[in-house]
Amino acid sequence: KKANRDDDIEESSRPPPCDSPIYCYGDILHTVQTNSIYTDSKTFVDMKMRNPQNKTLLLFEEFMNSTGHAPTKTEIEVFVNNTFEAAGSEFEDWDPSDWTEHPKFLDNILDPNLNKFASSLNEIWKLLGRKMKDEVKENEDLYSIIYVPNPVIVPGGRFREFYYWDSYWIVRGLLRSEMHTTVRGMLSNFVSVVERIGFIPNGGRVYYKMRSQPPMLIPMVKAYLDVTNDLDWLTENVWLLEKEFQFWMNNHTVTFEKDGVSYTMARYYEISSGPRPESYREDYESAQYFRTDAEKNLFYRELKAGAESGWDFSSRWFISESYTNKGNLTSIKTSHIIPVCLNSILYGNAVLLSEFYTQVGNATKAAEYASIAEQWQKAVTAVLWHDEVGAWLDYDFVNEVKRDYFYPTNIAPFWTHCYDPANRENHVAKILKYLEKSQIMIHLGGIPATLEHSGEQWDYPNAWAPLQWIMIRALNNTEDPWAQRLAYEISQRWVRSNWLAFNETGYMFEKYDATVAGGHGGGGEYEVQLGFGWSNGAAMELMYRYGDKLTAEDYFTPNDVSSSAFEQQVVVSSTGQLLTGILVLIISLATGFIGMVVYKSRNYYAPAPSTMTNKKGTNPATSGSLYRKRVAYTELKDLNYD
Ligand SMILES: OC[C@H]1O[C@H](O[C@H]2O[C@H](CO)[C@@H](O)[C@H](O)[C@H]2O)[C@H](O)[C@@H](O)[C@@H]1O
Repeated sequence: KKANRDDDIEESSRPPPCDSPIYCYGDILHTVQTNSIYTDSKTFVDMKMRNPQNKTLLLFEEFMNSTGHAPTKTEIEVFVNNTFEAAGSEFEDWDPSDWTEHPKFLDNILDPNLNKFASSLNEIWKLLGRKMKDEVKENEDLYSIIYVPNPVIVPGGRFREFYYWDSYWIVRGLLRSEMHTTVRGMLSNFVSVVERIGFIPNGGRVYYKMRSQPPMLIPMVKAYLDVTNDLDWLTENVWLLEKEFQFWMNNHTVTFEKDGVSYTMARYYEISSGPRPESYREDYESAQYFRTDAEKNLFYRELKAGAESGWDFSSRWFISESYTNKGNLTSIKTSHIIPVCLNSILYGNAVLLSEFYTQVGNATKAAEYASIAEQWQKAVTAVLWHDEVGAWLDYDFVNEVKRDYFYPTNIAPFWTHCYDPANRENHVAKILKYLEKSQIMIHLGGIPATLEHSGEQWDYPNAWAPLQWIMIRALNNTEDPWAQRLAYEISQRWVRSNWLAFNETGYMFEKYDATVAGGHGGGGEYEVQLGFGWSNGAAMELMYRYGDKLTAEDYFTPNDVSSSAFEQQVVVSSTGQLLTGILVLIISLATGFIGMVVYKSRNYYAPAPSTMTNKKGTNPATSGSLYRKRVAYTELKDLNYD
């Protein structure tokens, strides 16, 4: 029905996720992954080949012949162990030379518990640093890792390589830790990848080569320049930042009509064939729901587009037969949705490119990008802002339906200033009402990704650092005192929840539980991971910014509550709103209580320290002992009553 350039590509001529017949497609991958040789499908595709690719293929052929093409699981295990080295063998020890024990930002953090916490987070960078062996550069074909010249800070756990959007929050934390050389190296890695591959893949592995992640390179560079003013780096690399921006314009935009007007906007989109190699078994099994190969391949593409969004997976990308967000993974239609966050980020990137070109003295390019930004902002407002709802909403351009569901990203245009300043007051007032109506502040552990309880990891009740960040920065950027107070309250809850979990377990988590302060997240297709890059970076930056106010103590003392952002709003509003405010307050307190009393403590254990060890095999919290402390995980029902 709509322009969808690549939907016409013949299935047989679609490229695989990368050109490796070991790591991206073919019989070895299929046999190892569908036989569940490893609990986590990512393990196999991260292993190094002991022999060149052709010999590995030959050995596999011989192995299959010798087992009558029906090997047992144990035989496959033996084959893999003989033919591949353990995952993670591409790295060598690395101590960042720019690491310091007492970066200045710590002096901003007055609460002694939080100060100690921030200091521990500063320590964790040393455990998350990875440097590739020279041998990787010389024999790249033996590995699935994408070679980069400088060391990187990785998210942690199973995520042993760089991740594109994670790096934004990692970089922000590293800048607080004054690790400017490390950041410069990571940025140089990224632009070298853009030069070689044309864009930044989802992560630093060949199997991510056909998709990206939310385009955060330009904002990363902005954060670096704000601290270092390194114009030499910018002058040398601005053309590669532009190249990355153009990749999104050329490969991720779609043109559609709305109310008789034609718009070109961006979406997440992927065109390769087959399952995600790193989640091959999971995708392959889910695809059995579909009958034809064409349907299966379409499903795989939508999954990969979902992974590109960073929200893998979420009801945010589900489209049911009646065009709602109900359903399960088989309802995924990521590419049909124009997301608020992606389009806001691209607007912000155009503005920054214009600023960068001004800085390096190219007025023509500066004007060109300012004009792109202006057009983009108009499209975001026309298509995604809904005055009657009081928020920006994702848009299903295929079915022509607005996606009226709460996501923290619904206020992303405030984050990147992607709106007409003349509408600021109207937008702020409406957004505050919208957030109040969405009852987001009843959550003591942070803002949930969605209000749907689908079991996917980017759904209720999981709360993620990048989403807290987007909300906090968006509310702050409005310059409205109530919105800013709300931003502070979210920061307080988030940092306190991170601190509580860290205090109890010695770990930082990839995701948290919005319904319980100090609870970590769950769901999705892999165990919750420890480390964790973006959680650390976001918490450090928030502790720095609100260092004079944040406390590790329980926030809900009567005095604090009486000055909460929503109540301040109520004081000057109507009686109806006063009652709503009181109700919200009661629900807040009650939910905290229910959260503690009603949660079903799962038979759930934090992952073993193998996911969070330093290079010597010990972990900071337990000195190498097996840590299996029970951590609370709630199963409160989702908040959508429809
Ligand atoms: O292996 C499954 C998926 O794992 C990644 O996604 C999750 O972790 C990333 C690293 O922290 C994060 O960027 C992403 O938002 C998470 O959902 C990976 O990015 C996916 O592509 C992959 O299929």
